[in-house]
Amino acid sequence: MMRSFEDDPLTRAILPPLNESPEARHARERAEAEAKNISDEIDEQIRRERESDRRKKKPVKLLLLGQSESGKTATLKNFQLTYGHKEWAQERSAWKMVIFFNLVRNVNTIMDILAREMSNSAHATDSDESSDEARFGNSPLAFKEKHRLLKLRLGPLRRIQTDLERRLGSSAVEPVSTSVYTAAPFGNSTRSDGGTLRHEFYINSNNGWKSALDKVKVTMRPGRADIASDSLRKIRGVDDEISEVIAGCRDDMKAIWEDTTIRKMLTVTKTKMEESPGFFLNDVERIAVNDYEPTDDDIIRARLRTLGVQEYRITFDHGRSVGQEWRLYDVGGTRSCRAAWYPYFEDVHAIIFLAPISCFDEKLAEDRRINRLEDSYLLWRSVCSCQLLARTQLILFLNKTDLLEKKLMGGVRVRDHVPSFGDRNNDLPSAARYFQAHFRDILKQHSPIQRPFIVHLTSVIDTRATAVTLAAVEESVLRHNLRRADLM
Ligand SMILES: Nc1nc2c(ncn2[C@@H]2O[C@H](COP(=O)(O)OP(=O)(O)OP(=O)(O)O)[C@@H](O)[C@H]2O)c(=O)[nH]1
Ligand SMILES: [Mg+2]
Repeated sequence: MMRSFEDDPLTRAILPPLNESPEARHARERAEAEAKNISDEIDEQIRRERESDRRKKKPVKLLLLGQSESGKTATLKNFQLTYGHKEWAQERSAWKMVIFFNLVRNVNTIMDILAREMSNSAHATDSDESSDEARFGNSPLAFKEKHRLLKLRLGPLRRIQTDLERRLGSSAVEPVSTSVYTAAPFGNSTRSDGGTLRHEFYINSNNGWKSALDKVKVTMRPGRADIASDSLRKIRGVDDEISEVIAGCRDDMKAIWEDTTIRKMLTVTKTKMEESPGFFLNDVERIAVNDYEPTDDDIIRARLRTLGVQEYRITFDHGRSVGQEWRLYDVGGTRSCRAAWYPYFEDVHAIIFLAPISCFDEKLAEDRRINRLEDSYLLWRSVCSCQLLARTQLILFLNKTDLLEKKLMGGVRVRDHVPSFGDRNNDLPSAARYFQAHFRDILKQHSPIQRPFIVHLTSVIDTRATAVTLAAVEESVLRHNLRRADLM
């Protein structure tokens, strides 16, 4: 049997009374319209709040790519310094051990060369004096007793380097060689069942600079109950000893860096200490003291290589995305690390690609046959042509412009290494323009669909200038994703 609407008690309750007067009807309709307006307004408010919550919660995902030593981690540190200052300050003291490690490694590199050259020169003097003259031209390296003594007195730094390597783990060791012979070994990383590889396979939390730093941080925090106090005491004892030995070697470290014979030796052996990552010999006086506290610049310049992929979360403390979380993925850049990048391409909003353009005359550390600029071009081409990234915003940092300028001013000629550079002026603006045009051509030719060429000339160790660049990056990432109606 069919039931009429009037049978429903609820419907009956809200039906207008049968004997309603025209005035009463009018008043009721007005009240109903008003109630509907209020209800619509509430709905709209809820929608807006939900939308804003969604916007707040949805993190911006940014991937940092580029070859090893291109400045990815240094860029990440700039993000942290600029937008997540609280955490940055908390990590400050943990960086001390990394900076000590970098400094000690600088000194030991010189000591290795000194030992070799002293033995060569002694040998040459014994057997054939003229070959020694020929080798060092008109300025033979005149090693004296003081060099032997310096070598002896700085001997303890070898053990300190070993202790620090143990403390920091595999990130402290730079790569020797690789069995990967392509620039971008990530083109076909799909599983045999057709699915893509998951992130979890690749987040390797037991290595990389972040974990190395965490390890140091944990043992530095006062009153850690979860570490057996004996082992904590032991670790802190080692740290104190490291600081003492380094402070004790302060004058001798200064002496070797200021010694003219040693400087000459470095020139003759073509050792460019100042260009090596984590160079701190100009700051010995300030750093090699017991109560040393790293400055912002020291931390940016400190070097620990990245292994695997490290996720870093920063809730922006100011700027357009204040309160919003940004997830930055910092990857290891050596060729053997690159296969691990691919799974991160899937849902990333933007990529900052770092190409160190000062490296036009250098070879990859992991494969001495490959020119570093050439490797950056190949890698950039693979990123531009990757189908999965067709709609991802690409932001190019032509980095290490400070080193490029120094190199060119020092007389290194671009055309000797890049013949197509031709007769252009051998200065920073011309070289940067030339390299930039090449990167632009690659993007235009190899992108599956048209995309803008966004480029910044950077020196990411300059924290002030980089803060300005990062504000531009923030703006363009948000604008791009607004268009994609993805983040906003
Ligand atoms: N002078 C100069 N040094 C830079 C610049 N950018 C980075 N560096 C230094 O170069 C070294 C290597 O930089 P990282 O940021 O560790 O390089 P990365 O790309 O993370 O390298 P991997 O972790 O091995 O992939 C560090 O000591 C940085 O401080 C720059 O623009 N100018
Ligand atoms: Mg790194």
